[in-house]
Amino acid sequence: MSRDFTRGRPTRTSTADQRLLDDRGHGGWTHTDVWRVMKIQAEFVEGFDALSELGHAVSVFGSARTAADHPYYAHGLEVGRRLVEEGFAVITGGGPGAMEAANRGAQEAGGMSVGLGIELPHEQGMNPWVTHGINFRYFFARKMMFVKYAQGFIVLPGGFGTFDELFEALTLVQTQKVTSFPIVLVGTAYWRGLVDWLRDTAAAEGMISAADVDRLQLTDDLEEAVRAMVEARDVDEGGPGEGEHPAPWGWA
Ligand SMILES: C/C(=C\CNc1ncnc2c1ncn2[C@@H]1O[C@H](COP(=O)(O)O)[C@@H](O)[C@H]1O)CO
Repeated sequence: MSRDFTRGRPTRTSTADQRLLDDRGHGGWTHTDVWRVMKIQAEFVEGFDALSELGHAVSVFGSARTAADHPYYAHGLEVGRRLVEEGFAVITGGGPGAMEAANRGAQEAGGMSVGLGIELPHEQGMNPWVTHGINFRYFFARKMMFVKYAQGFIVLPGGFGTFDELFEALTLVQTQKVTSFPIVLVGTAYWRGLVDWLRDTAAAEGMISAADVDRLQLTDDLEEAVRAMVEARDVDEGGPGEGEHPAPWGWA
């Protein structure tokens, strides 16, 4: 099943996010923004409706540019597969690269492979390994779904989009908007510099707490990454689980 909020509408040269953010106070409230609020509300409602019975899930992030022959793609494949074997649905941005790898690993393992696509100026479309796709117009609505329906985040090497998703999660954890939410960075060589900077500069200068940096788990061990998600699920459930998905999928 694929829910596509943009389907059937004429192709436009700009995205909904661009029109919302670029329209800085030009009388938009009376003429346009009211309708935007309705569309935004609809996106949240439809997202909640589509995902509410997903059961345990993990969001996997990473570069849209990771090539299929790169070792990071292989990591994405294995992460997707291992998560399904542990009873998780896999949620990604539904795009190419690392997202595709994780969706592919999940689909090939017979699991639930969710893609939360985003309307972009150069539309890529959902990768073919997504079994349950939802297309969003607005980044902020989509980003909330990544957190609300996931047990934790696994973050593969990536660029600005991945950083955005990572730092949003870190902020939510730091402000205790979400609790028992593991964030695992896969790829020590790639992420080490960032983590060192967070500790040696940002924390050393008092901009952040060292304890918050410690919340980031850095590893090359994919089993360890997935185990962190299983342990978080066990904590949520008050004891070790059986690796079974507890809820019916419930997708219409
Ligand atoms: C740039 C290209 C395709 C863009 N397509 C995307 N589709 C879905 N989600 C995306 C896309 N690009 C970025 N994202 C989100 O950000 C993260 C990756 O961004 P990064 O800058 O590449 O690290 C990812 O987790 C998505 O949620 C074709 O090259």
